[in-house]
Amino acid sequence: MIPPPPGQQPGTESVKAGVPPAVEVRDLHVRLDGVPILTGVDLTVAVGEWVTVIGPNGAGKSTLLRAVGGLLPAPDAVRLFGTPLGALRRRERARVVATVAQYPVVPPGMAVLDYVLLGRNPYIPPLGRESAADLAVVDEVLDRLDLTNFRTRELATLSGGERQRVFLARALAQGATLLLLDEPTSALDIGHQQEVLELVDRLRGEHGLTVLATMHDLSIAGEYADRMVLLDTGRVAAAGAPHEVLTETLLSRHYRAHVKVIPTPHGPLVLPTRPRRHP
Ligand SMILES: Nc1ncnc2c1ncn2[C@@H]1O[C@H](COP(=O)(O)OP(=O)(O)OP(=O)(O)O)[C@@H](O)[C@H]1O
Repeated sequence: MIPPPPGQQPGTESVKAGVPPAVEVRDLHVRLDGVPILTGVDLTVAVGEWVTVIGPNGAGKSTLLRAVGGLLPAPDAVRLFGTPLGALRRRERARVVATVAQYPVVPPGMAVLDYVLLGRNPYIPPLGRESAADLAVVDEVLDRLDLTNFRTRELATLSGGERQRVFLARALAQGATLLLLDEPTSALDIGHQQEVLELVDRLRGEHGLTVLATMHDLSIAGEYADRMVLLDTGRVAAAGAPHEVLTETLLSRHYRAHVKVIPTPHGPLVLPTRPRRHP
């Protein structure tokens, strides 16, 4: 994995010390097919921080991650590590930011090893081949994600959860310092969910990775995030520490859901409850 740029260490204090944040979004507006999807979104993620964007279906979470990852035109509104997105060429951008999309495209007939090797493309010279070092990175990532036995399996034959781990493996193999994770654990059982999130958190500590994620499981989201951003209809409705965002008032207002929020030492536990039945 690539270490963080010199002078940038994990933690929100990097913002205070004048180090540019990993992600800086200012007044981001996105329209798709003429429809406004994001309206005036501001977001800052410090180097080494884990920020999770939550919000109801269609709020614009994936769109925000796509804009930050350079997959939508927003060159002036987004800066990564102080550099405007528009000033980064494609290969440069791929060394800085890796995305695990919600529904990644699976190339037909591709084996797991070849798919994860795609993550090394930004390091392979044009018309060149992967090096022994590239293969070593891929092997290490496959091992860490418990995927070594799947090396030669065709990706399309894997279960949803196994495939989701392969998508994460490709992003980790990319060696970028900023990870954008769009519902990275939605198809995983609780064991693998915990394993993957713990791995990402460990890498964050060891390599100064910065994480910007979206998640629908609010309790788990609150356990891992330093800060959360609640999006609703393309606007930031709330932002802050998990206990400031995961409140009964905000969740019932923006998700139109009946929930009970129970504070625990690990973070707020969000329990969906049935609306009171009328006799
Ligand atoms: N090309 C498009 N044209 C018009 N509307 C679009 C287009 N692409 C996405 N949208 C709309 O943008 C809105 C935001 O979509 P997005 O995928 O960002 O939401 P989300 O918060 O990630 O939702 P979910 O929780 O369901 O994954 C949705 O209403 C979606 O239908």
